[in-house]
Amino acid sequence: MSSLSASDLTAVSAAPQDADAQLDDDYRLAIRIKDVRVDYRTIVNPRANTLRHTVTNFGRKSKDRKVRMIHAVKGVTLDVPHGKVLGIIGANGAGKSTLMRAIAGILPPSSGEIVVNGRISTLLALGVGFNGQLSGRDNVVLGSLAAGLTRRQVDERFEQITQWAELEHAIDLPMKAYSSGMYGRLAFAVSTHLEPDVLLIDEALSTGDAHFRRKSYEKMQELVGQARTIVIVSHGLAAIKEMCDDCIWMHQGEIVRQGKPDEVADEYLEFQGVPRPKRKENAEDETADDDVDPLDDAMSMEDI
Ligand SMILES: Nc1ncnc2c1ncn2[C@@H]1O[C@H](COP(=O)(O)OP(=O)(O)OP(=O)(O)O)[C@@H](O)[C@H]1O
Repeated sequence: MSSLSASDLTAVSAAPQDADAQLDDDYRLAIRIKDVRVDYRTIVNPRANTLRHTVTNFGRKSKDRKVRMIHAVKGVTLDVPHGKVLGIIGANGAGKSTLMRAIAGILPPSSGEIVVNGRISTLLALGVGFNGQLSGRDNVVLGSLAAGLTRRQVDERFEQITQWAELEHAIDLPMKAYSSGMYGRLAFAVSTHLEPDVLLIDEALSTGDAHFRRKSYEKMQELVGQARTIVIVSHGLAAIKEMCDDCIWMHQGEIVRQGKPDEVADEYLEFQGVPRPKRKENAEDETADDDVDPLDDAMSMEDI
């Protein structure tokens, strides 16, 4: 991967707007993010990073403790109109998941403002919100009620959710007995069957076996067809290109590019030192871009 200096990439920023324009936008937009910063406060103690030190100093407060602020998201401004599918790409540690957690309301921004218009459903980390001690059944019911569904709606959707996840046989087991793939399947099924206005998905397409990855991808396309607003974080660039209307590339907490998924993803690949995939002009070439399976991990940055 090439190293990046501030002059190589400039953060994308939004123009200021007046109060009327803001009201229009509030109506038109599903998500409005205005100059959002998210900082993590961590305690660093270089000498304490050994087992010996931890054991011998157990219960004592170390004098070497230092507070370090990690600026994970640095002044991001972004609008997502209703019915659009936004992809977020970027290297490990770029701030993608942090931004998603802030949009979901799990992590309050250190400064700035986030407004989400509509019912939000999240599929962020596997099983966030699930309780391992409870059965799959109880988790589906509680998760759906917590998301704002009525008891009647939950009853109506319960069968669909368990059937989609193909977990009827395991639905009464405590979820701590589930494999990570089963966990992911149920999490995906719940979040996508809640009929959210805004769906946030962080790397969910990479969970499960090949059958479920395909099924998840098709479910997402169904939601895209229903004009739901979706934000997807993924290292699978082919899926981003296939599904998204718009794409942002985050780097070190900032948005450095925003635009058509094809163009932003190719530029990102090039920056990472990976050759651009061949484009359609080369239609006779079997390796042309359009022939790439959107679920093919060959396009995943995890492999780079
Ligand atoms: N709980 C935390 N406490 C302290 N720092 C954190 C925490 N979570 C993330 N960070 C830091 O915030 C920065 C952004 O992390 P984040 O997980 O948002 O990146 P990401 O783009 O989602 O990365 P990846 O592609 O690896 O998932 C990183 O420097 C990371 O070390």
